[in-house]
Amino acid sequence: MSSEIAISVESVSKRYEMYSKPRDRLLQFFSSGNKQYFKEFWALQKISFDVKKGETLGILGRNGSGKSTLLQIIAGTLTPTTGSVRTSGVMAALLELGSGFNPEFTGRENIYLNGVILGFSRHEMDKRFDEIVSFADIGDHLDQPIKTYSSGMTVRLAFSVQACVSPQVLIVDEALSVGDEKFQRKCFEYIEKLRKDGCSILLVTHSTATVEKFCQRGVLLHKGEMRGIGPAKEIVDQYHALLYSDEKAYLRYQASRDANQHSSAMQNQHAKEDTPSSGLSTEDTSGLRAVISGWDIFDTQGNPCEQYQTGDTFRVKLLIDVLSSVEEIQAGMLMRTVEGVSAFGTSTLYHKKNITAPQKGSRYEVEFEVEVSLCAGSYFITLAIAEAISHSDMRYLDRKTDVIVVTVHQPRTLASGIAMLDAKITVSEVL
Ligand SMILES: Nc1ncnc2c1ncn2[C@@H]1O[C@H](COP(=O)(O)OP(=O)(O)OP(=O)(O)O)[C@@H](O)[C@H]1O
Repeated sequence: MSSEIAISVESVSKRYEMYSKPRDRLLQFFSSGNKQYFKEFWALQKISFDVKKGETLGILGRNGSGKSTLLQIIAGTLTPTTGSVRTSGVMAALLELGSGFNPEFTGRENIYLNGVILGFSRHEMDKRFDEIVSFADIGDHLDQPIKTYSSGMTVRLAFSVQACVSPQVLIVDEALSVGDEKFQRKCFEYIEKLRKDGCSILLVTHSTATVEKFCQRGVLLHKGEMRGIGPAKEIVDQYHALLYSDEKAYLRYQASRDANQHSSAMQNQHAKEDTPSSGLSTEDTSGLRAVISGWDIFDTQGNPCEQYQTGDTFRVKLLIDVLSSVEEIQAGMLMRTVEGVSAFGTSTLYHKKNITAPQKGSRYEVEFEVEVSLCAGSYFITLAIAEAISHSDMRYLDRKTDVIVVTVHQPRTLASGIAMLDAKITVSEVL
C-alpha cells in the first residue's frame, strides 16, 4: 500500500445467509455442505476505493444500502466474505451506539477498557484521561455503570475516548446524530482539528449538509454496490437523485451523468452553481434544457428573510430559464432538517401548476408560499426542476441543493420534533 494511503478497500463483498426458519440453520450446520438451506444475500458487492492520508470521505446511501456493514468491515469488527481491507496507523471507530462499551462497567472503567482495545497502556491512558473526561462532560455519571447512561451520554463518552487518543484513522457511523446540537458542534470542531492534524476520516451519515461541509470526496452505495465516488458535492447530487426520484429515473439520471462526465457542459453547470445569481444566457450552449437561474426567500412584506417564527409565512421564489424546448416543467421545493430528514416537500405537479409547453428563451418565476408549521430548528431548502415524462415519472433538469437555510424560532416551546401540529391537552383528575 502506498505511503499516501490510509485505508485501502479491495474488492470487498459480504454475503449473509438468510434462513426462513431457525430449524434450517441447524439443518445447514449438520448438512456438511451437501444441501443449501439458506438464501444468499449480498450486503456488499466488490467495493473498492482508497482513502488518502488526511482525507475525509463521506459514505451516503439509502437505508440498508450497506454503509454500516462496510464500516464494520473496515473497523475489523466484521469479516468480509471476499476481498480485503488494509489500514495504516492507530484506528478509532465510533460504530453503533456504545458498541465498544461493557454496560456493566462504569464510564471510568470503560475508558481504560477502550484504551486497551485501541492498543494503549494504562499509563498512556492516564495521560489522556483528564482530556477525555473534560470533553465528555458527563459529570458524576463517570462512576456509574454505562447501562444507566442516556444515549446522549453514551455517545459523548464514546466520542471522547475515540477522538482523544489522537487516531490516524477515525471511522464515524452516524453516531453523532444522537448527541445534542451543542455537543455535535463540539465533535465536528474536534473532527476538523483531527483532520488538520492529518487524520483520515470515514463518515457515514444521512446528512448531505455534513458531507458537503466536511468531506472532500464521497461514496454512494446502493443495494450493496458502489454507484459513485467523487467530489462530495457530485455524490450528494447523485444521492438526492436517488432519494427523490424513482429508481428508473435515477438510473437514467446516472446514465446521462456518465455520458456527460467529461464534457464541458457539466463543468459549465457547476461553475454556474457556484455563482447562482450571475444570470444565465438564454442561449442553449451547455446542453442544458432549462435551469434554475435565481432564487430567494421573502417574508410576507416582501423583504428577504431567513428567520421565522412558527406560524409565520414565507415565500420562496425561483427563476427558471428555458434554454430549449421542453414539454412540461415541474418545479419543486424540499425542506430538510440538519440531519437530512425530509420535513416538507411540494411541487407544481401536486398543485396542478406545471409549466406546459414553455418556449425556448422564456423565463418563468415560481413562488411557493408556505406557512411555517415547524418546530424550532434550522431547515435546508433544495430547489429542483424536472421534465414531466408521464404522470409518475420525471427527468431532472436542474437542482440546487440546500441553497436556502431557514431558521425557525419558537419563543415559548410548544412542541418538539419537526412538525408543529395543533395539539390540545386536557388534564382532569380521575375520581
Ligand atoms: N446479520 C445480518 N444478516 C442478514 N442480513 C443483514 C445482517 N446485517 C445486515 N444485513 C442486511 O444487509 C443490508 C445492509 O445493511 P447495513 O446495516 O449495512 O445498511 P445501512 O446502509 O447501514 O443501513 P441504515 O442506513 O439503515 O443504517 C441490509 O439489507 C440489512 O438488512
